[in-house]
Amino acid sequence: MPAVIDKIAEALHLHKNRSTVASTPAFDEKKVTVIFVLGGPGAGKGTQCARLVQDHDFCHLSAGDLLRAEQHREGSEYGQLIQTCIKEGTIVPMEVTVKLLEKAMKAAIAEKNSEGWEDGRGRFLIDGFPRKMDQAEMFEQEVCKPSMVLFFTTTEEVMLERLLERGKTSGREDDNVESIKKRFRTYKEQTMPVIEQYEKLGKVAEIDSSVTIEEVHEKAKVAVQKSLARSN
Ligand SMILES: Nc1ncnc2c1ncn2[C@@H]1O[C@H](COP(=O)(O)OP(=O)(O)OP(=O)(O)O)[C@@H](O)[C@H]1O
Ligand SMILES: O=c1ccn([C@@H]2O[C@H](COP(=O)(O)O)[C@@H](O)[C@H]2O)c(=O)[nH]1
Repeated sequence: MPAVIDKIAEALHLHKNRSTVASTPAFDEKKVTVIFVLGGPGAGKGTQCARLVQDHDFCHLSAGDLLRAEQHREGSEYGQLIQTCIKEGTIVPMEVTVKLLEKAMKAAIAEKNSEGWEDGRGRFLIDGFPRKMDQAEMFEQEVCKPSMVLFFTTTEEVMLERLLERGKTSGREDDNVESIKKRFRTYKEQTMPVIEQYEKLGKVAEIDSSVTIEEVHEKAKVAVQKSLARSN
């Protein structure tokens, strides 16, 4: 499977040697706060982001939602590639996702300029990203450095149960046992190293998401408040 994806990505000119390209991030971390929201599939990232948006003036951007929108966008050259990756639980080449996120951030900053986000300021919860080291590196180099990582944890049993329940109504092509198992594998092999790396930098707030939505929210709210207070 990775070989197929690599071939498609190559055909789309997605693989570039980034290490030779020095770039300035599009956003100044002093003006733009980025919080990465990570955790296994079904850990409750989206649910908690929706709550946190109500506490603070955040814009919630789900990388998965942006990819699904791009998959269905008429004329998208990446539709087939995204569909395959989502079904197989693999990761879409980083350039596609990073560009979608950067574009969405720029649009949110422009839109909210008249609603309190003055002078290019902004606050983002980036949900389900970065899922792989190369994405984290590219985002930091080209878009913005994150101030913290919210990391939701629970067991695979709980996540499986939640996703199968969600699958009854979500219409998602990957909320089925076969795809979920693949997503768990990708999470352990590719995403955990990203979390470990940010842990070493002291940027991770780990929150047990096995308990009720309200209890998880209370803990997440405190972690976010602490981080915002540090950066103010
Ligand atoms: N603390 C919780 N207790 C019980 N159910 C929860 C809890 N948090 C989330 N759920 C439910 O579990 C399902 C998965 O949650 P959610 O969509 O937030 O997970 P996610 O981490 O964003 O998943 P994915 O990575 O697959 O998008 C949803 O149906 C949600 O309502
Ligand atoms: O950075 C990313 C984020 C997501 N994907 C792909 O999308 C699916 C679904 O993501 P959710 O966060 O569960 O909505 C994920 O399994 C990946 O295939 C990605 O490639 N890169």
